[in-house]
Amino acid sequence: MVQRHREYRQKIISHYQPVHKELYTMQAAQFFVPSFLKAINENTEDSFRSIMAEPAPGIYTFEMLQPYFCELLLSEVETFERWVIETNFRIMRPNTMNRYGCVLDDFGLETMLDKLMEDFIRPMSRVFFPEVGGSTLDSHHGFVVEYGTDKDSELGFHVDDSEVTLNVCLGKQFSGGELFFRGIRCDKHVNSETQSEEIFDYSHVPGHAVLHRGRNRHGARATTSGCRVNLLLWCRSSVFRELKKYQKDSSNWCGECQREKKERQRQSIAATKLELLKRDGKPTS
Ligand SMILES: O=C(O)CCC(=O)C(=O)O
Ligand SMILES: [Fe+2]
Repeated sequence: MVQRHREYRQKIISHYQPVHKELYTMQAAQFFVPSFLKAINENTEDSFRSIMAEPAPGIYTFEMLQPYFCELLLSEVETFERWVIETNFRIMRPNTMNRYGCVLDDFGLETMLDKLMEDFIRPMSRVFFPEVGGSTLDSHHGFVVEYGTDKDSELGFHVDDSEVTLNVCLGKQFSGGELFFRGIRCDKHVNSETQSEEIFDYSHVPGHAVLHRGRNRHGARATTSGCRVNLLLWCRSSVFRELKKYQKDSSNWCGECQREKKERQRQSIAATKLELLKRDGKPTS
């Protein structure tokens, strides 16, 4: 982390008084629903699948957070944002796309979110996303996004700066705000066409999580009434990023690389068949 950002965090942490101290250390039994805890404890593909739906390839949804935890986190975020306004603090938003929301890592939740990644998200990613560094996730960017008629309304089409993204709805009451997914792409193919089987729309449910590859292109539709707040954990693997520099082939995860590779194989087989036909067709002397 650059020095300036370290100082920024220090300044917040030394002045902001947390209200819900119990949020700042991992208290799994209070945070998560029993079914999620059980699956994580068993730590097998079968146990994960037993609590999940996979409504589109590589997109997993499951019930995760207790209402109690959602309320506490919403309340902490509101308190932090009031503090920001009262003290006239120049806050940094989660990314260039948001005018609202805040970075949880900046006001003391980094350690708890690291534990969330290491003990809960990495075990699942090891099973479901091995080809993008799922087993070696080692850093994160944790934040909340907020939408409403008086806030940001929607979120444009993008890929995350993450290998694996956890997106959990915290509440409150809202309509609209659906996520739309349009397939996994490498840098080179990020703007290529969508295949029909890659189209998937998802409606957020408070307490429920969506787990997807960061490179699965997506956006969020307008929240048309009420207020929607979601917790985002962008999980990264330094190992995967290092290896990626030396590997040109992304066909084990990019949908378009895969399609191109299949197309080349199809053409090569067709050419071979034609060649064999020609040869067999010739009379032998
Ligand atoms: O609004 C949402 O649920 C999606 C947020 C998102 O994709 C992001 O912040 O990267
Ligand atoms: Fe995103």
